[in-house]
Order: sequence, then structure tokens, then C-alpha cells
Amino acid sequence: MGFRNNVNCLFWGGMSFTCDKYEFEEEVTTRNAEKEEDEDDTSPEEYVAVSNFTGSGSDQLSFSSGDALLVHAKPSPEWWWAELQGVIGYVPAGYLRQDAAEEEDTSMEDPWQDEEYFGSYGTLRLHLEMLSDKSRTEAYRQVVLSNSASLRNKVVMDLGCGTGIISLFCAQLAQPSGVYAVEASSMAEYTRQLVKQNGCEEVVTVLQGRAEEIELPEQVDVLVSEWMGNCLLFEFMVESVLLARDRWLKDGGVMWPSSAALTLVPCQANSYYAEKMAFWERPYGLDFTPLQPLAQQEFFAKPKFSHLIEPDDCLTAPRDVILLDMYTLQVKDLEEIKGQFHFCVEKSGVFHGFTAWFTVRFESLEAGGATVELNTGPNSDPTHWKQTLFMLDRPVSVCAGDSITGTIVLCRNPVWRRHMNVTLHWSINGSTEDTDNCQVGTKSFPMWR
Ligand SMILES: N=C(N)NCC[C@H]1O[C@@H](n2cnc3c(N)ncnc32)[C@H](O)[C@@H]1O
Repeated sequence: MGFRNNVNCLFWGGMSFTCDKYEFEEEVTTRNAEKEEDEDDTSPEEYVAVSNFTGSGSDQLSFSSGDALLVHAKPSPEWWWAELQGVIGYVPAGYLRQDAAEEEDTSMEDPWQDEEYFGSYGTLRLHLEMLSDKSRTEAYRQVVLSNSASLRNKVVMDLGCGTGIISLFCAQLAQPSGVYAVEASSMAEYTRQLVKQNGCEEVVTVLQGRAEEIELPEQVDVLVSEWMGNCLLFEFMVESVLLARDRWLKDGGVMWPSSAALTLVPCQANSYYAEKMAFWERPYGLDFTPLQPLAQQEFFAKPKFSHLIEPDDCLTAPRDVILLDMYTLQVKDLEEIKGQFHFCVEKSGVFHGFTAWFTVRFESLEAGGATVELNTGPNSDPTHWKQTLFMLDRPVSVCAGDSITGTIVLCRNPVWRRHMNVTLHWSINGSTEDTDNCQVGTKSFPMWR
């Protein structure tokens, strides 16, 4: 869950646009636009890197967050030709900001955008969406139910409890000695009422505040949280879970979820491509193809949240590309998480992009007990997260037997701490050993800044 359903996350006044699950204002700096018009377009423009970037291939320029780069040309919306200390190469435009210094100042007031974030969870809309998601909510209920005997006399922390549903499951289905339901938004006031209304006030204590800041009277045996965002990490609530783990979980205590996996698959997206790109080929008998570069930037530059991929759209078997162990994962690890993949195309089709989803697993409190799994992929019951679609700029026809090899890098935004960039590198090799038949590509997707 995250900023959802048109929550207005105001960064600056100006043009606003709505993505599937996220509406935010982004500055349209007329000043910059005028500057670009007026300026002789041969003079380089200074930009500041807001993330680290490790180039792949000799023509890409590596840089670190904070580096000042001179941009000499912008051959495409995604890749610019830039210089750093005399070295020239291609750089991902999404990693650069012209007003980064100003942006940094702005974000230093609220790098976590907590006012908007917790404000969005202070209304019922998002809680209704989460509670209406039966796959999600029943999975947590099943975790409690299948561990009810072991939960007896245990101390539980429910981090980011929202309306308190998981805490109420614990009190209703098991006999823990106490449950600390921690919620930072104003929903906590109602959560207290729900706990009382359902006769659980002897067991459940609601604490309003950020999990990183509240004080518990004791360590806990179980830390349970529903922290997953789109593409698993968006929102980075997971950082709060790790901090709470380090501070409040007893040695030998249990994390629910215990592990998380990000799954990826090369896919077709015929209807989405037709709707956003092919549409411009012949609307009402006219040629609108000059708008296609605009469509590519507007519809394919960022990931598509809440995409529903059909199993038949998968061109290969999906693969877990990132695995997180919630006992060993460290906050510093969240800055950059890399995964590798090697897919074998199982059926000929059009490679439009990659689709990602996640699975979380809840180990049993009893040794050898059954693990509960919440899978948000296309072969499981649908959840409110659905899946996330990353569209390539140009579709590629692939044949059965081809291979798609590459990497995915989740790079946390150093300025906006709930956001990240997802960079995909891929190479497509034909089933024959014909090396000329190798196509490579790379694309960075801001999520969302
Ligand atoms: N992606 C998700 N599942 N988000 C769950 C969000 C729920 O956790 C709450 N929450 C998120 N982070 C925190 C935090 N650090 N401390 C307390 N509550 C939090 C938030 O107010 C909302 O009710």
C-alpha cells in the first residue's frame, strides 16, 4: 500500500497528472523551458546526479550521487550525452536533476513526505482497499490461525497496524500475552475504538506514532507487518520494519513476513501497447505517428502500477530475481538491490516489456510447521497490488528458444526516500549461435521521482 488513488502528493505547484495509483504535482519549470529555448543549444547544461549510476558498456558514463555533470545533448528522453571530469558518455536522464540543490533543500524538510504519506492513511479509502483485498487479509489471518497454539503467551508487535485487523486476528484467534498495535496515522484513534468495540482491549494496546520513535514496555517475540508496496519496495516502509526489528525483536524472535521475493517475467502487453502507442497510427484515417515519441515518454517512461498480466502474456517461465531475508536484510542494503536473470523464450511473440510482482512467506512458529505464502503473481488470486509493468521503448519480436539475459537494479532515490529507480538491462540472443542476432537494451524507470 502506498500513496494511492489520487492522493495529492504536492511536490510543487504546476502540472499534475494521474498515474494508475498515484497522483502528484510535479513542477513544470517554465524557467527551464525558457532557458532551453533561449540558450544556444550547443552550450552544455549543468545537472546534478541524485543517484549513483554504474554504466554498462564502454559508451555509458558512471557517476555518483552529487556529481555535477555537463549535458551536451539529449538524443532521447531517457539517455543524454554528458561529461564528467573530462570523460564523455551516455547517462540515464532520470538520475539527473537541474535543480537538484533546490530539490534537495525542499526534500530535507520532509524526505519521507510523511505529511502526505500518513495523511493518505488517515482516511478510510486505502484501508478499505487493503481490507477488501481478501488474498492479502486472509493470508495474514491464516498465519495467525495456523500458529495460534504457538502464539500463546507470546508478545506481538503489529507495525503499521492501520485499522488493527492483524492485531484483532491475534486477539481473536490466539492467546498472546500482549499485542502492540503501532500506527502513525490518525487512524490510530479509530483503531483504539475498534479494539474496544471487539472486546480486545485486554490484549491489544494501540500506540500512535512512528514505529521508529515509539517506546514499547518490552521486547517482542513476533514482529508482524504488512509493509509491502508496489514492486515490493515502493514506499520503503520496509526500512521502518528493519529498524523496529533491530530495536524490539527478541533474539530468536520471528519476523512475519520472514522473507520476500521479487519475481520478473518478459511479457507481451498487446492491449496496452495498442491502447497507448498503436492508436496513433491511424486514428480516424489520419496519420498521428508524430505523436508516438510523446506517447512513449508519457505512457512508457514510468512503470505501470496495477497491471493485470494474463498468464498467456508470459513469454518465459517467471523467475525470482531478488530475495530478501527479513532476518539479515540491513537498511543500508536498501540503497541498491541487484538481481540477475536468464530467461528462455518458450513461445514466439512480441517482447513488450517486463512484468514484476512479489511473494512473501511467513515461517511457522513451530519447527517444521507449514509456511504460509502470499503470492501476488498472475497464477494466484488477484490482490490490490496486481502486478507492475515495465514497457520497453520499442517492442521486439522473439522466437521460442531465444534467451533474454540481464539485470535488474532497484536504486533508492537519495532525495525522496520512499521512491526508487528500477533499471533493467537485457540482451536477447537468438537460439542459433549467430552473434549478429544479439539485441541489447537498457532502460531506467523512475518510481516515481
Ligand atoms: N505498503 C503498506 N502495506 N503500507 C501499510 C501502511 C500502514 O502502515 C502505517 N505505517 C507505515 N509506516 C509506518 C511507521 N514507520 N510507523 C507506524 N505506522 C506506519 C501507515 O500509516 C498505514 O496505516
